[in-house]
Amino acid sequence: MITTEPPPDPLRITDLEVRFGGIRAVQGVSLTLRRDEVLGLLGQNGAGKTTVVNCVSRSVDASSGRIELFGRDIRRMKPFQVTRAGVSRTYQTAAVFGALTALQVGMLARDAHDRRATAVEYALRLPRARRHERQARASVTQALELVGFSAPVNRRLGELTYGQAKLADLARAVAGEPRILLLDEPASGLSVRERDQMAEAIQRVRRELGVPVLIIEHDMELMQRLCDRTIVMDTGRILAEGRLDELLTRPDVAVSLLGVTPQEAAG
Ligand SMILES: Nc1ncnc2c1ncn2[C@@H]1O[C@H](COP(=O)(O)OP(=O)(O)OP(=O)(O)O)[C@@H](O)[C@H]1O
Repeated sequence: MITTEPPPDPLRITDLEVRFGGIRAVQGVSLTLRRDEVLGLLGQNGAGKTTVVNCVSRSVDASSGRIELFGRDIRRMKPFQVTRAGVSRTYQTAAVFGALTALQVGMLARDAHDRRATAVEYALRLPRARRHERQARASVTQALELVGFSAPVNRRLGELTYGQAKLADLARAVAGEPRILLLDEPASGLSVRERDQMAEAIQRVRRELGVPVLIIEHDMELMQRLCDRTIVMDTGRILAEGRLDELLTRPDVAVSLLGVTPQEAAG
């Protein structure tokens, strides 16, 4: 009888440990991001959520554990190699790219994704480089349209409203044609209206690209709206995992996230 192996999960983290000097920021974290899901990562400030994402995008080194992207161990890869392997992320603060325009940050993502001409061809603006640049610009414009970016594409992100700057950052992540998307607090600092625009943008990206998404966010309404499954972290460890509405009825989760039990919150 022929047995076929199930395809590897987009992201599988096993027994991840991260120490910063004496701080154990992440302790024995194992999680799987499945195909076709939005997985939420919740937890108080300092719970270790961003550190987990930073390990996947390779801006932080794990002390031990395994991180596999579609079955491939990425722990020794450089950040640009994981980007090429299909990991795209956004940042908590849109100020990271404040000096660049929406078009320029998108072009950066395309550049990291594929360079089809040599540096000399780009410098001399030879036909192959110009053609590639035209294609890249079209992909970035498409990504900006998809997320509903409505400001001028040639204005610096630092001069835009926070909502538009964060949409531009999402478009940058999308323009790199990711196989998985990591979103670090996409709604932080946004007004309610901007937060709703961000939620719609993420839903459109999911529909159009079909990529799995790992999202860190403190905004419960956004998490309820977007997540198929949620993991709650507390002081570096996983405290609970499941559907967010069910998790919030658990006293330990409610105390960890909100500081009160569900009964106290209701009364
Ligand atoms: N580069 C670093 N050097 C030293 N300690 C760090 C570093 N990055 C994170 N930490 C510490 O690791 C712990 C986890 O931080 P992390 O940023 O992952 O938490 P978080 O859950 O993402 O919090 P937030 O919701 O505030 O972003 C915290 O105690 C933090 O101070």
